[in-house]
Amino acid sequence: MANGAGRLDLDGRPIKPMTICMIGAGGFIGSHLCEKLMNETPHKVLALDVYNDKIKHLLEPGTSQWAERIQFHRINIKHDSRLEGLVKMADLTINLAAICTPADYNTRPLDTIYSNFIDALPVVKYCSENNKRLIHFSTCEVYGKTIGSFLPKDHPLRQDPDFYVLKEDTSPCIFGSIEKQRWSYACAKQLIERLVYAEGAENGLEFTIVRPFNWIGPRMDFIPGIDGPSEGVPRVLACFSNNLLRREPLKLVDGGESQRTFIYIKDAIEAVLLMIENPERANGHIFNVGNPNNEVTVRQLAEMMTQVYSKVSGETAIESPTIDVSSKEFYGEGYDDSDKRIPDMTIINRQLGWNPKTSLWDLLESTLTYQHRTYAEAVKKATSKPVAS
Ligand SMILES: NC(=O)c1ccc[n+]([C@@H]2O[C@H](COP(=O)([O-])OP(=O)(O)OC[C@H]3O[C@@H](n4cnc5c(N)ncnc54)[C@H](O)[C@@H]3O)[C@@H](O)[C@H]2O)c1
Ligand SMILES: O=C(O)[C@H]1O[C@H](OP(=O)(O)OP(=O)(O)OC[C@H]2O[C@@H](n3ccc(=O)[nH]c3=O)[C@H](O)[C@@H]2O)[C@H](O)[C@@H](O)[C@@H]1O
Repeated sequence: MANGAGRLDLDGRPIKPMTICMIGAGGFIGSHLCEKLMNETPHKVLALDVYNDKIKHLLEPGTSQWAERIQFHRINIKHDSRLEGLVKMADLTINLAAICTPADYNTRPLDTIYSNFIDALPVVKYCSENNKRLIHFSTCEVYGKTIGSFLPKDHPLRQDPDFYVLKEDTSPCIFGSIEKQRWSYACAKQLIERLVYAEGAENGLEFTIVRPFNWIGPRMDFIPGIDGPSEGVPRVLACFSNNLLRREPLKLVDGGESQRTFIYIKDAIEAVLLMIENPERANGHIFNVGNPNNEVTVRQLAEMMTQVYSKVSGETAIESPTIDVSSKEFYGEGYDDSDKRIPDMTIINRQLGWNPKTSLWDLLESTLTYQHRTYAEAVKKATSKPVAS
């Protein structure tokens, strides 16, 4: 329905238009959420970020029919006194801002901890003091390792879901030792979750915490040397896309044995919209948002991406499509990994009736079609440039 007039919430009540202060709106998730809000709802968005490249198409005055409903504010929330005023102007604040790329966790642990904990503190405080609702983005990494990972490899209990399924209200958070700085991110996210929860318990803050499980799709991160630094290491979707575009082997860290469940960004954004528009069902909850049906090892992901990319690009795969690298070589000292991430869906199902829809093959097909269309020419140009002697 255009602009969402006459839309009802899950309990059949009309949804009132609201103003949303979205921090980190220029990132991967933010760009998809802004698009959804503009296309399908009447809500207004105050979009805060240091970058806006990924939402430029929503901001260009001539072309955008929603110029009235989205306003970009170039703000670094570390030090900008306009933040409190913008939180006050909105009915709801959504905080997405964070350093959230594993290559940063152990190489820039201080920035990671500051970004995920210290910089989020004023946002929580302003929401609490001004009685504003907050949707805070955490991560599935707060669960850390599964209990089953501590059992011997062939132990039968490893097959028991109680030893690996991750549940918001019962699973423990299991991190490695302090010198494994990979966990600086998860630990900072866990502490900010605890703070938000405590503001709810002691001061009545209306909050929802989202734990995304590997959301992937178009506009995720960057392709090194094209729209990001040549030496940069993005998340796995962009790393593997980069390798495929350049016809180089995909690098499997420590054998590619870790397991992940990947969810299509568009399915996940549906869940966030339900949270936004059903506060009575979402407030006070922590939600896993993932697709338990899309589990693969990283090696299987590499194999599937190679097949899908051949299909969408029409190019045959290279002879040795993958290569093993050690985590020390790839990420540096202090890297560790989550072994397996299966989200339990009971709470989000009960509260919001939401389920993911898109299979891994289908989401890779649409995502890699986008990657090929967006980057193939630029990569070709960059790689055919003569090397300066
Ligand atoms: N993508 C996923 O699957 C995933 C998984 C788990 C958690 N998350 C969480 O979701 C959130 C968004 O993730 P994303 O994938 O969109 O990441 P992203 O890096 O694409 O987006 C984050 C955005 O926040 C902005 N930002 C960072 N620090 C800022 C500051 N000080 N002031 C203003 N803007 C700032 C960045 O410029 C960026 O545009 C993060 O909190 C992340 O931890 C994402
Ligand atoms: O997306 C999520 O839910 C969360 O997980 C990610 O963490 P992770 O899944 O480890 O990050 P990726 O970079 O996507 O890596 C996934 C796996 O692929 C491996 N990998 C990555 C890149 C590569 O080129 N090769 C490779 O084998 C990594 O070692 C890891 O085991 C990030 O921490 C966050 O974006 C987020 O909090």
